[in-house]
Amino acid sequence: MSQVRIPHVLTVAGSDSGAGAGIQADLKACAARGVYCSTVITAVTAQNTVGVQGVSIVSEDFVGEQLRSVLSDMCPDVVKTGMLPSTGIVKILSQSLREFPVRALVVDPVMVSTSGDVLAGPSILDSFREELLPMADIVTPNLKEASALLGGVPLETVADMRSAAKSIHDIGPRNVLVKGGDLADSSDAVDVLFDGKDFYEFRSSRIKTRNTHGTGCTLASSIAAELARGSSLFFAVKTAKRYVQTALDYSKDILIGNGRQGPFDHMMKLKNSVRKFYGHRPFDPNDLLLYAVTDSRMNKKWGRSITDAVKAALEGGATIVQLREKDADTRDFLEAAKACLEICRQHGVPLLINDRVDIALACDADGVHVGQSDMPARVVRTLLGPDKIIGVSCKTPEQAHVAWIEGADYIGCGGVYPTNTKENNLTVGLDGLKNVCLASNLPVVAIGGIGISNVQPVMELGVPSLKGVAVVSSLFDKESVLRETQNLRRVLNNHGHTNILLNIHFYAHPITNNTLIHSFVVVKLINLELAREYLIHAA
Ligand SMILES: Nc1ncnc2c1ncn2[C@@H]1O[C@H](COP(=O)(O)OP(=O)(O)O)[C@@H](O)[C@H]1O
Ligand SMILES: Cc1ncc(COP(=O)(O)O)c(N)n1
Ligand SMILES: [Mg+2]
Repeated sequence: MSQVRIPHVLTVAGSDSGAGAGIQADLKACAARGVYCSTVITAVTAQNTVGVQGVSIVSEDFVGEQLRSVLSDMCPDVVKTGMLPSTGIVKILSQSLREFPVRALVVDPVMVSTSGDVLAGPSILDSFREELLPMADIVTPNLKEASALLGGVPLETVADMRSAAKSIHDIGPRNVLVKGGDLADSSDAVDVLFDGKDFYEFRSSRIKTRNTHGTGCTLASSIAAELARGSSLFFAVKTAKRYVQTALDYSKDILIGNGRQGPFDHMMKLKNSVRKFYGHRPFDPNDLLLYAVTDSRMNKKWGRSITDAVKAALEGGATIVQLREKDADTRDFLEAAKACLEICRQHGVPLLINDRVDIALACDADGVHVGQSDMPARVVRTLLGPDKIIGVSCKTPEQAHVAWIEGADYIGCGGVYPTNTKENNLTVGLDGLKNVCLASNLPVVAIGGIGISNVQPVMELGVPSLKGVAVVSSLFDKESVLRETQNLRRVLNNHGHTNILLNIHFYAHPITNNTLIHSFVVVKLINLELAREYLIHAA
């Protein structure tokens, strides 16, 4: 098997115990950007969202030993430096880089933390200027650091940033990026790049957030990561800045720590773990019992909004909802999906989106339903991650098998009866449905022309994997969605007098959050002995 060489950044920096900045930010930024990151630690700081409480500097000999270990064996493409707390450490670093040259050197001249605590004193300035900057491909000072490198000149405007970039360039680095995160009275976050010839301004809107601890470290290590991947310097800066902005925007409302400046989420995943799922529970196949699928044409015909249709279906007892909007504009569809999601969450019912993975991702729906000519379930699973619900329409046992292998949660099988909701749709009939159910490793919901008048034969197929019916016209092509849903739900509840005890649901009530309230109990078979026993246990 041929092996793949992985782009690699070595960061030489300090540890931040709060993990927002320093080595920890570098590791997370490189991981988020798909680049391997090794770490040489120059200092250990006791640090949190309030400030820096302590610093313990690693001896220059031991920094040298770490550098030799990594550089002599692991061949990083790019070295990025952060906190370098002593002149001895700067010296050993520049010696090591002469002995083991790398493709690029990114220097973030960290001196003072954003909280105002000193991480490297002014005595470091000479060795920065003499030893490190002349070797650097890019140096990335913030306003205070740029000012310090130039002996204390005040920097207050973008024009000041330009002239500072030019003066720092004279010290020897090939490129200078003066960062304007702390530029007062600026509605944009402006950074100025000077390459010795031209100036470039990188602008993004300024995100209103307390969570900016570690932006400088992250920007520098992201630039290093892009360079390691082979980008030009200009595109490395552009991509890195875009990444920082996106991560800040995602993280603007997260709360970690009680201090003035919090960390942000490099992976943009932390909010997943506290999301409000429907009823705070994983997918339950019994949710498929009464599966309501919306249809934009029917809503238009009856003059109701999609949210009103969904609300009525939920009040009538739908146990899962799918939005199927074949001809809506994307923007309208997204707004409707967000509104429906809120209503579904209030009822503790999952909301799925038909076909449109982008809409599901954008509104954070509970899942997606795809057909045989839509995106393959395997790809949908990669995009949505392991937690979301994926359903696949299948007409044959073979298709059901593939859906299972590819990570689907349930199968939609039909058309059971002829229907005009879907054009050119092959009817598989009750026999086709039964075949799929018997072969399927996944729960199945039957679909296609099903309504109150013909649901009985479907549920009486008596195959355990068949969990419910999906309905469109018989709920939504009617005067009262509420009444039709209630009636169908009643039939489904009463169905089956001979089976085993199938469906006892205990729902965590969405309003009271963690208190488990038995908000409803569906007893779908009445083997009285078993049912009584179960209820006694549950109570
Ligand atoms: N509130 C913000 N919104 C958007 N970008 C920001 C914000 N604060 C900082 N940045 C960006 O983050 C990067 C780091 O800048 P800065 O905060 O000035 O550096 P440092 O963290 O070293 O003080 C820069 O690209 C800057 O423009
Ligand atoms: C160990 C260490 N290194 C660097 C910084 C700079 O943080 P910022 O990126 O917010 O300027 C820090 N606070 N701690
Ligand atoms: Mg900052």
